[in-house]
Amino acid sequence: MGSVNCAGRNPVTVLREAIAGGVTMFQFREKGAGSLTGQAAYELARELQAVCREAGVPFIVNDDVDMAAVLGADGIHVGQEDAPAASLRSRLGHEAIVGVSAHSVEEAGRAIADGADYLGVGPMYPTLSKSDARPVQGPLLIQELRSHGITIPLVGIGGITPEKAPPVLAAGADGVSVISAISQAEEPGLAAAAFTALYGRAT
Ligand SMILES: Cc1ncc(COP(=O)(O)OP(=O)(O)O)c(N)n1
Ligand SMILES: Cc1ncsc1CCOP(=O)(O)O
Ligand SMILES: [Mg+2]
Repeated sequence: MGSVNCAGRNPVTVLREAIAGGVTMFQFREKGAGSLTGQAAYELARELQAVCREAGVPFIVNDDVDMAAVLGADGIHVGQEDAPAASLRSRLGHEAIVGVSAHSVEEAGRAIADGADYLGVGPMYPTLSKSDARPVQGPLLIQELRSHGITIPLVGIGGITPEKAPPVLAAGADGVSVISAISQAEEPGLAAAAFTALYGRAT
């Protein structure tokens, strides 16, 4: 989530509420039309990192390896067009959480060989939060990855709402990665809680 995803509200407030609702990991993704750059992006990242620290929630940076290194982020998320996952640990330290986007069994296999800790798999459903999103894959892709023996944590992403999350979890995902359904909700805390309520429930 970044500043452009918060329906004009302060991202710090939105994140605080989302964490109160049960969000367990946060990714700073300052991207898209109107997003902050340079110093302003760093300032926001630092504020959001402080909120995460206070709550004991891992703070992950999307794409920007330099930012992750400068801030001492807990981890980094990279896609197929970003820095190769294999190069990240030497840059960010052995403890860093490394997430990689995967859209096929082949990409997943490569990411795991490169040392990924988890895979972001999607888009599960149509999304308005990523203008260059790949074609919708649906929960079937997660099932396919599991059927190929992939056991590392998988999170579904893309257009996921509390109503659409159960098939993603039933397909074998460990969790869901969500932007708009929480950040643009009237009450981000309640929206996050609606997701939290799904975990541990038989699907
Ligand atoms: C958890 C998670 N999964 C997938 C993505 C998408 O990454 P990427 O394909 O590099 O696209 P951008 O987010 O960089 O536009 C993600 N960010 N997080
Ligand atoms: C970053 C990203 N990668 C694939 S879909 C997506 C956007 C997810 O946002 P939303 O939850 O609002 O659909
Ligand atoms: Mg990326």
